[in-house]
Amino acid sequence: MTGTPEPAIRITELCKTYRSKGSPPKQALDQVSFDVPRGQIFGLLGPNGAGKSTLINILAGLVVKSGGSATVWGFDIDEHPRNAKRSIGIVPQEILFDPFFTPREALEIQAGLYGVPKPERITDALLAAVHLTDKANAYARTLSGGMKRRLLVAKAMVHSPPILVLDEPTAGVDIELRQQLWDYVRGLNKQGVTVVLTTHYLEEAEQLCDRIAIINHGRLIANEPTRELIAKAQDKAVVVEVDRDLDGPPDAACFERIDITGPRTIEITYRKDKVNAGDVLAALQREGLGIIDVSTRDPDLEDVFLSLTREAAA
Ligand SMILES: Nc1ncnc2c1ncn2[C@@H]1O[C@H](COP(=O)(O)OP(=O)(O)OP(=O)(O)O)[C@@H](O)[C@H]1O
Repeated sequence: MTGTPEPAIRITELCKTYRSKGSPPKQALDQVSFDVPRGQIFGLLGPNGAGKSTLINILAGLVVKSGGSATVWGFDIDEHPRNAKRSIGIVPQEILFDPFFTPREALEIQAGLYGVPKPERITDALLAAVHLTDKANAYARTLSGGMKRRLLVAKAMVHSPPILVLDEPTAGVDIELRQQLWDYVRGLNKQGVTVVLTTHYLEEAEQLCDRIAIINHGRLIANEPTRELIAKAQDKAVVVEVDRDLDGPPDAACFERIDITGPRTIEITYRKDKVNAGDVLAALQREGLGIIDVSTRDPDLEDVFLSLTREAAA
């Protein structure tokens, strides 16, 4: 047996309360603990205002935590802040650049800030990887939104960190560019880079992430391999076509929700830990409805996310 390898990121009882004059204190993170295993694509999800950016900004050294601890690639962010910072590349949510620098200059300056010696710089390779070679010498202000985002990803990688963190990297980026960005991120991950991303696109997280943590109102409410998280969803839906027009929803207390989706079709949501599809059909038959066709819909990450955040709010 080999010991568990050190995680890429370890967060222990992390707390953050924002205090500003004239407004009540705002607790953005409340005792959050989780590990990001090495080599994974890890999703950090949560509704607006859940505390995701706060957590990432603490790791980046941009926000000072109120309590708890964090290590990045084994380096404690308080005891070894320089090593912790060198181990992580962060793609921020906001697009901020000096509009007068070209992508090549922006990458060179960033590499300089990290102390990467000139012969070790990978500017051309990064420009090629994010499909910006032909814009290498254009002013940043002339780049499209998608190009600027890709330049931000390249900037985060100038010092070849073992961890790349992307905070909502595809907000406002069209589908084709999103796909390109994800291809690049997947490629980096294949080369061994651990990736952490926050996204509002649950489908994207479902496709990309090995593991997902969900935070809500500053608290961790899930942290599991993506497949296990989705398997936990208890709501399942069955769509039934019946043999006559429906004048109202059938009376069946064992269902979570009944939606009449057409004159002769109903979508019934049930909890698969309480009833099964056979019970649903039997209940309809007891109502005197003949069944013409049946299809089921499997739960996805969105169902899990909604039910977990609903439960946490209750
Ligand atoms: N500088 C600040 N001062 C006071 N409150 C803040 C500050 N920054 C964030 N907050 C509050 O802390 C909470 C968490 O914000 P945070 O930006 O971390 O959430 P988020 O999950 O990243 O949301 P979003 O996806 O909308 O960016 C929110 O209620 C927010 O209003």
